[in-house]
Amino acid sequence: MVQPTPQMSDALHRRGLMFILSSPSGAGKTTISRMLLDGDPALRLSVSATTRPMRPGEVDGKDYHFVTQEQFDRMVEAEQFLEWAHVFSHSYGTPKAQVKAGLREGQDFLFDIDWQGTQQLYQKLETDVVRVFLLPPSIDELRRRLTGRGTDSAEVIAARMERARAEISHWDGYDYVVVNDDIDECFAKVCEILHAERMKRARQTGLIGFVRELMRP
Ligand SMILES: Nc1ncnc2c1ncn2[C@@H]1O[C@H](COP(=O)(O)OP(=O)(O)OP(=O)(O)O)[C@@H](O)[C@H]1O
Ligand SMILES: Nc1nc2c(ncn2[C@@H]2O[C@H](COP(=O)(O)O)[C@@H](O)[C@H]2O)c(=O)[nH]1
Repeated sequence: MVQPTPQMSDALHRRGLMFILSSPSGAGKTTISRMLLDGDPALRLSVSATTRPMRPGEVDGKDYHFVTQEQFDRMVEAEQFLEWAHVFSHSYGTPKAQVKAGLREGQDFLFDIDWQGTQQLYQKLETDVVRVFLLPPSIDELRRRLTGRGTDSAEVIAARMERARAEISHWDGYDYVVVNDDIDECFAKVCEILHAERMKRARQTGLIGFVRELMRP
């Protein structure tokens, strides 16, 4: 069998990136996340641990690792989280193990986390992080989406609406802000951001050597 000739460009590698989607509850980040994951096998969801109850249709280990408060506290104690926060009276955290090794191997991760987690990840791993904030087209539409989803009680919806303005106030801690009005348009914009970020010079390892080779007289 004929072996392919090694190319100089074979030495080019890319470190994985951490693609973060945040928004007020109900603006659509889970929907956009699912579309991204369905269409992009190179992207992997960072599955968070949470103490909140499972919603209908959610799968343990796929949507979240559903844990008790005691289990969560033990994970905090053992420093097993890259970041964690209290959101809507429950605890949520990003397990460290899968992400750190994956990034080194060029694996891209998607994070559906809030602004507190975003700040923590940015402080720790700034150059790997891409921060995208989704906004709803209006507050009334946000309420309609939360109600229409049909997964939360009236009290839970009221609490999430109450927090929406506070969540939105963190919009300027993000690299990109996208309004999720038409879902397909929003998805297309988020895809463009991801594709462009993957090509950033700073993420390419081996590029200096490759360019030097190209420039050799
Ligand atoms: N562009 C859109 N137009 C109409 N409905 C939408 C749009 N985007 C999402 N939705 C719907 O709005 C509801 C809330 O969306 P989703 O669950 O993705 O929000 P979320 O930001 O992940 O909320 P949470 O933070 O509570 O998990 C869902 O029923 C979803 O189908
Ligand atoms: N800081 C973190 N926030 C997280 C994490 N996982 C999810 N979240 C955020 O919590 C709220 C509520 O989520 P829901 O699934 O209960 O509706 C939402 O803003 C998520 O983005 C995490 O690991 N860390």
